[in-house]
Amino acid sequence: MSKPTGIALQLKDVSKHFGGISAANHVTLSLPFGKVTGLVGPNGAGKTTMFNIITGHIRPDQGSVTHKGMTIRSLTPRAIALRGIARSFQALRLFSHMTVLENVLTVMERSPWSFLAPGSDKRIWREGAEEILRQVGLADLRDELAVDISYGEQKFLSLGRIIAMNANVWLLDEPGSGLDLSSYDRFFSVLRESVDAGVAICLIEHNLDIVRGISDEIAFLDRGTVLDQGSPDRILNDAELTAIYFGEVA
Ligand SMILES: Nc1ncnc2c1ncn2[C@@H]1O[C@H](COP(=O)(O)OP(=O)(O)OP(=O)(O)O)[C@@H](O)[C@H]1O
Repeated sequence: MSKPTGIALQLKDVSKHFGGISAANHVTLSLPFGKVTGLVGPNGAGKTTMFNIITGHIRPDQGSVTHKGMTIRSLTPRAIALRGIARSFQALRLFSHMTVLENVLTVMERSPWSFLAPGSDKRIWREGAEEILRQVGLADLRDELAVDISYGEQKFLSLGRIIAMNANVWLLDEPGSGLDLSSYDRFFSVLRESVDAGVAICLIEHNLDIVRGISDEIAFLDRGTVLDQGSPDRILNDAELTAIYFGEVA
């Protein structure tokens, strides 16, 4: 399969109000294929709302949302997921009493691509799932119950489940939280492999060291507005933005 290039997702002039609160305020944002875009901003800035708008769980009041150039704004969440837009949550949502291998297999069996494997022959999915477990370093734990592995290993399993979705856009909510330092590098190098293969990743991250380390671009949000989008060095060295981030300005 050829590597996707260009813009994966584009939001243009998107607004969403909840009563008097402006959760998205004329947001224009693009997520390129083959890049990690970090969404950074103080609590309540509108990061989760942005994810919900992209996945179709919240309908914007105005603006356009396009995926690979096609408008998705009025599609259902299921139809959006079927286009290859996957989301992970802070809560890992694993099947705790299934094995590590089964946790990945169930995702593959439900994926939009499951029709590629004949129902009677699960060997193809199984081989695919085992390959993913090797990729995330869990091959030796394949027969353990998810509940019995460490939290760090569960994070890698959660990552394996995202890989199994075979999505082209990944929306990740604090993917590295709770990982010890030695696991970060491995976790992010697995993410990088997928990005290098062309996936567009957008992640919400509160730890600025993590976001600096993993992101190619950062979009800084405050009160529903994208105040700036650019390189991690430029955004995170901007005194005004960091003051907003740490609540040092009104
Ligand atoms: N369903 C909703 N109903 C009412 N207000 C909402 C709703 N969803 C979000 N909001 C409000 O919209 C604003 C943006 O919220 P959002 O959760 O998107 O921010 P966030 O940047 O993800 O915050 P955090 O970092 O704390 O998770 C907040 O003021 C929030 O209270």
